[in-house]
Amino acid sequence: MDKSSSGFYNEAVQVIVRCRPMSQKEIQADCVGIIKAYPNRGVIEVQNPKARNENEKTKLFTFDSVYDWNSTQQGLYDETVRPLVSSVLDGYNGCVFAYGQTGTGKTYTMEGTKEFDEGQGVVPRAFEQIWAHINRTTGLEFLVSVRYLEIYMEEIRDLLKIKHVKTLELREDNGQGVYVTHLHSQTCKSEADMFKAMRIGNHNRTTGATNMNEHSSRSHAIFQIVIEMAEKNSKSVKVGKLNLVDLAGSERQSKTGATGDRLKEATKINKALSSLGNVIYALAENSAHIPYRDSKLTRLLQDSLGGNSKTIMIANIGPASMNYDETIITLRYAYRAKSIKNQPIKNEDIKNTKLLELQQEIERLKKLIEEKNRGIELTGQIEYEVSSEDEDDSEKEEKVKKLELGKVEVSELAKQLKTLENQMVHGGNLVDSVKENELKLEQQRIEIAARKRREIEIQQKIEEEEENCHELKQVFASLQQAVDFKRDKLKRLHGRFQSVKQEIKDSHEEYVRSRKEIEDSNDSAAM
Ligand SMILES: Nc1ncnc2c1ncn2[C@@H]1O[C@H](COP(=O)(O)OP(=O)(O)OP(=O)(O)O)[C@@H](O)[C@H]1O
Repeated sequence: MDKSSSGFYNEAVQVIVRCRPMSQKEIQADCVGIIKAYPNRGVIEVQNPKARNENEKTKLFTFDSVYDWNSTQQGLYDETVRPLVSSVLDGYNGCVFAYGQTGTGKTYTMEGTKEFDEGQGVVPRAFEQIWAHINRTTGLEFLVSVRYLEIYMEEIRDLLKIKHVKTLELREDNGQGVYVTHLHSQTCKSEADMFKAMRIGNHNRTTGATNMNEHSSRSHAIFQIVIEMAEKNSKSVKVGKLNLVDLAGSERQSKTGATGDRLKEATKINKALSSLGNVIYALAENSAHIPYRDSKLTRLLQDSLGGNSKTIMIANIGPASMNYDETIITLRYAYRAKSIKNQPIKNEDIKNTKLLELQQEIERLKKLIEEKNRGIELTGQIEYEVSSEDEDDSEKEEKVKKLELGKVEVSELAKQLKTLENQMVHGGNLVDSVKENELKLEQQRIEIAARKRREIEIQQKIEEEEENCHELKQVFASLQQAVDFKRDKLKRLHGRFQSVKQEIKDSHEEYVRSRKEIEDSNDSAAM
């Protein structure tokens, strides 16, 4: 982390790459594997199956961490996402988004295959971490809510309330950033409530079969968790927000052979992803204008890319030679995203929160009930003391009625109070010994993750330094030896220069090709 000119701390977007195993289809088609991953160095090596010369043979990319087909869901979560969710629970905004070609494992990484075993992806594991934290935190009150939306054909849909009557629109606000109006916010009181919301939303999400993936996500989906936390009767609240994003995959019309509605969907998906690419590019280049407004997706991710958030981008790729071009495009975007700097600020001492409103309303109702009860007691007592023979029946009846009415009012207020209190969660309902063990385990996991990150960083630095030091360490016995050494170095540098030149040429060709493809699919979709 370094300090920016505005005085806030800069934190780079963390970029990790995950390569899935060969699919059955790819194995049957005798596809060749072209990926080598070096998890200890954070390096991905891609072999070019169409290489025409030595310079084109392999490409190396370095990331914060890389995961191959042997990686586990738990390993990936513990090492990368767990520390981010810890920050969210400390009042930061966080975002995890999966990016990549269709069928490369974005949904597998985000949701996983099953809810309750090793197959669990990032989303259910984040639920588990959040609720484990709440359940062992004493002295705090929490208000937890979730929202779930998808962007389908450039329209925002509420996945928790599909029959929405009001139009959902994007708005911007200084405190809240970019948000969607009228989006349903579901209060959750447990992990089970969150799972329920996720299941409802997933059921409502638009998916369909394509040539590349039988259950392809046809929309970009954002699951947002908002955690408000405060001490009882406190005047300020901390707010953590977590965006979990599963993007639709990019796909080539030429490969998918999409027509009709599938083609229209693909055109919109590719357009939004290309806007995302442009935003990443502009941010990486430090451009004066960042084109967030080009799509709803980029507007919604505005805070996550270049704003107030800690962000992890998971770039998913496949291992097969036939996807070489798409793999390279994904890796290039991911590589650029590494230089995006965010300015995460802890959301503490926040005044206009639902939790604060709720706490104040609860206090008001409690006082009101107390006053009413005192009134009832007093009326009852006076009636008992002054009640006399000469008081007529209608007066007595009137008083009894008043008393009864007061009691009904109090019971109504008590009901209201219970409903409000029920929305909040009081932390720390675990037995102390369990709490302690869990806390230890959590700290250990975070320490291991930090150690692993440090190891990769050190390894990357060592490799850089080795290159520089090699020359300094050399003691030459003769002038000829020195000349030979320099010639070798020149050869190496020339090779590297050629491969950078090739990379620029490839990028340009790729740019021209994808522009043409977008234009072609726009034309076909318009027909
Ligand atoms: N790391 C992995 N290990 C095992 N299987 C995987 C892995 N990643 C993906 N798969 C499998 O590959 C297939 C495609 O994955 P998935 O649906 O997650 O892709 P996607 O990127 O979300 O695709 P789309 O963009 O079309 O929605 C699925 O059958 C999934 O189970």
